[in-house]
Amino acid sequence: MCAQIPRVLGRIGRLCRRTDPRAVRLLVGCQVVTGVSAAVLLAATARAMGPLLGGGAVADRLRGALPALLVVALAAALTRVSGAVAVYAERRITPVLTTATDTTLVEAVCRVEASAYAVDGFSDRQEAAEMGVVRTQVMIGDAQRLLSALIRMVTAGGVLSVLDPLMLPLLLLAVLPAGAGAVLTARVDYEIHYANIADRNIRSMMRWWATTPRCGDEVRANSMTDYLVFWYRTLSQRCDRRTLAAAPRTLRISLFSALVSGVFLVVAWGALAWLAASGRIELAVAATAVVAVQTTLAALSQVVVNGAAVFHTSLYLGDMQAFLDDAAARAPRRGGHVLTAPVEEIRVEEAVYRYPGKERPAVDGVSLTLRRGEILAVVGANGSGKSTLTRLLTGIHLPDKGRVTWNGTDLAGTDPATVWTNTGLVPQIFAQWPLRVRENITLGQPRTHDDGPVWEAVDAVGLREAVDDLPAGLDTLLARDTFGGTELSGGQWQRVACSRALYRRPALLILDEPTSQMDPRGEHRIFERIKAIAADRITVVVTHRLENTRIADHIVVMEHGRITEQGRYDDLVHAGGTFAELLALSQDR
Ligand SMILES: Nc1ncnc2c1ncn2[C@@H]1O[C@H](COP(=O)(O)OP(=O)(O)OP(=O)(O)O)[C@@H](O)[C@H]1O
Repeated sequence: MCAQIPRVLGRIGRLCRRTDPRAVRLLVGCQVVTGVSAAVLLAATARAMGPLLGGGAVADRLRGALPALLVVALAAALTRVSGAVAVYAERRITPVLTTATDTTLVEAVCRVEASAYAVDGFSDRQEAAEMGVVRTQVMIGDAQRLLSALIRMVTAGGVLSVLDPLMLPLLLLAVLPAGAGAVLTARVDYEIHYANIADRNIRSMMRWWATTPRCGDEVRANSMTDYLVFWYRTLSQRCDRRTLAAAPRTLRISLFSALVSGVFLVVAWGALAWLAASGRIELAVAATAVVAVQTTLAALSQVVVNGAAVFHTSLYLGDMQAFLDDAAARAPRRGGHVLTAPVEEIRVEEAVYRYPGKERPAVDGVSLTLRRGEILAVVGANGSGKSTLTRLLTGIHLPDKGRVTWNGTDLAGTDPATVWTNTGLVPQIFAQWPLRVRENITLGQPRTHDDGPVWEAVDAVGLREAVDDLPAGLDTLLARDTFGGTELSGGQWQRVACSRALYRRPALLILDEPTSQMDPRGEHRIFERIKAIAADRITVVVTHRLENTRIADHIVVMEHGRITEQGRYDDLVHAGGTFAELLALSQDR
């Protein structure tokens, strides 16, 4: 711990300096004042002890000690004032630093390659890193208290060793066992925290699923409550068991360190009494030594408490830094080629993609060419790799083998942001943003004050009537779970997701099961719209409703990550292959 603390303090100092250099200077100034006041206070106390413990009338003794006592009062007042100013400086830095750290973490997670989410332990490490952010809120306060206690301890210890060199080692011995005990306890706490991370992760996920109104109907009508509560309780109890199992260890550590430091403290007091009784030190010096001992002890226990807290924080900061380094290593490194519209052609060449930890590739040697103005339909059984193919087309994932090119340029060498300004995606599981209707449509695009294009996108999906019926039209907040706004139906939400993609007027429009929740009128309208705007872009539709593939210029059938059939609707219907079989099954009622 001792070896780590200067490094941690240095790191905290650098973070603070970057955040608010003036507040840091103020903080350092306060520490200097604290140290000087502590030294002056003890020196003046020693000076006051002479007259106070000397002979003569009490009034004379007090008068003799008065100047030194005034200095003592002044030094004590100065210590309090510098303490208050230090708290002010700390409160100026903490919120800014916490926000900066928190934002860095959120941005790091948002910017990693999407494949990182599938890497084992990534979310656990993210959870551990979140603790680093939480600890940032107390970190500066702890560091500041540690430093001021250290300064007071060093000055008091210095004065004490001037009075009698033997006292300092005795004092250190009295408090060091308590320090070691606190560090060992902090280590145990951290071990428990780490052992519980995975369970706590699952537990908070379960908490969300069990309590969100979004799943409330399903949870009740499928009698899931008992099961969810059972597992929630079981996971909590598993965490509790680990915590409780550590309690005897921490008790042993605390008892042992208290016992050892108690013995050393008795020795220290005994030594002081013996030195005074045997006349080896003056009574005034012994009395000052008592004050110095108390000051040093108070400061030392503050050093121990805050040192342990800083050490504890350093472990979480270490996790946070390790996660940020890992996230930085997983950030896209694709070269800086800038993609410009129009996108005339997208080619997939022998692309293979396997999710981390999976044995078989989700996409296995697919080749395709898509040209502007064409509609491609992708069909196939569940898990055949259709959505993964769309992720390769958009550059969300890069193929492990083969390549995907836009206008002849490999996406592996292209700045992904310039690719994604040209894409519009309606994924199977789309987000229902707790925002206003307008922001739900324009999210991801520059802010606009012109509602014309927004209404155009609303009309394109046949949502105008529903939006007009909302209490505040486009301004209606769709966040019933959070802020008590309005709720849309499943199909209406899906229309919002489609209008969001259409509003972007993208060069590549991908719709993955875009109409699965829509009524036939809505579905018809969407596919009419897709046809109407197809000339300007490349359109990809993933669907299980094979009738919808009639609008496509080209259909590919996927099985086990490969394209096993392709052609136009009429060709495939009569080809006697998988497409014809799936179509026949969909009509067999
Ligand atoms: N994020 C992921 N992490 C790990 N494996 C994944 C992930 N997404 C998909 N897979 C796996 O990749 C394979 C292909 O999945 P994909 O979602 O591409 O299929 P799909 O054809 O779109 O299926 P569906 O018709 O059910 O939507 C499946 O075996 C699936 O388990």
